[in-house]
Amino acid sequence: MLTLENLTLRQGDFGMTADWSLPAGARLALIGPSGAGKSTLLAAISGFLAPASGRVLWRGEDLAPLPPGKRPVAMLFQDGNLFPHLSVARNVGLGLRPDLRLTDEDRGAVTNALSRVGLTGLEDRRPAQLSGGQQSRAALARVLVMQRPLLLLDEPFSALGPALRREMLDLVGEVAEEAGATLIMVTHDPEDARRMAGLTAVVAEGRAEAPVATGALFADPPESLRSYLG
Ligand SMILES: Nc1ncnc2c1ncn2[C@@H]1O[C@H](COP(=O)(O)OP(=O)(O)OP(=O)(O)O)[C@@H](O)[C@H]1O
Repeated sequence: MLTLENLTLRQGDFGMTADWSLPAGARLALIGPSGAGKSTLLAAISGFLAPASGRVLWRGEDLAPLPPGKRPVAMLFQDGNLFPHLSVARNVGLGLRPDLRLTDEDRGAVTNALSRVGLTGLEDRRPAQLSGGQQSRAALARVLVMQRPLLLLDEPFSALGPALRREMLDLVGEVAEEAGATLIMVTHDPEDARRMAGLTAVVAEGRAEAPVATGALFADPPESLRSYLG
């Protein structure tokens, strides 16, 4: 269970609140207007932004003392964040060891993750020698080897075309389920939320609302979401 307890977040003049829990293994979409605080919320969960007040708890443990690298969290960014000068295998290995001193076991884990995302045979390529979809797969493999129970995605795959994006979202859903991971995904697209997430939280007007069933939310959107959906 992830708990945001009386949370207040601030960035400059911007402020927002959240006060809810998410069951372990759930898949949550965050949706709402630009600048409403979706990325800010992910930053607080991943440890890049300290709360102004309140707490972020995972399985009842306050995460405040833990720096980002020690949190039970892996993030998948919009652009994949691959290092251009490193091979695909080494980019994935970074998820295990930032100094890249990989053991045989680590190398085995990298091989398995690359196989799971369908990149076997491309281990030695540089990111520039991959297609956009393959780069997304490599970034996903790096997240997989980290084996963190909480997976955060900030508008993943937005650079990909619709068909490829759907394919990647399905793959993320599959691997998250296999790993029993809890997933939180920022998206601008109600279709992505429906496809991926049983729960959706609206982020608008200075607040991240409590998660509700995605289907019901879009069937009868609250005012805050209606203006966003247009
Ligand atoms: N480092 C910062 N310093 C000051 N204000 C910031 C900083 N980062 C973000 N903000 C402000 O915080 C607010 C929330 O930004 P955030 O990126 O979380 O929104 P978002 O919902 O993810 O937006 P988008 O959908 O456009 O990505 C915005 O008003 C933004 O200008």
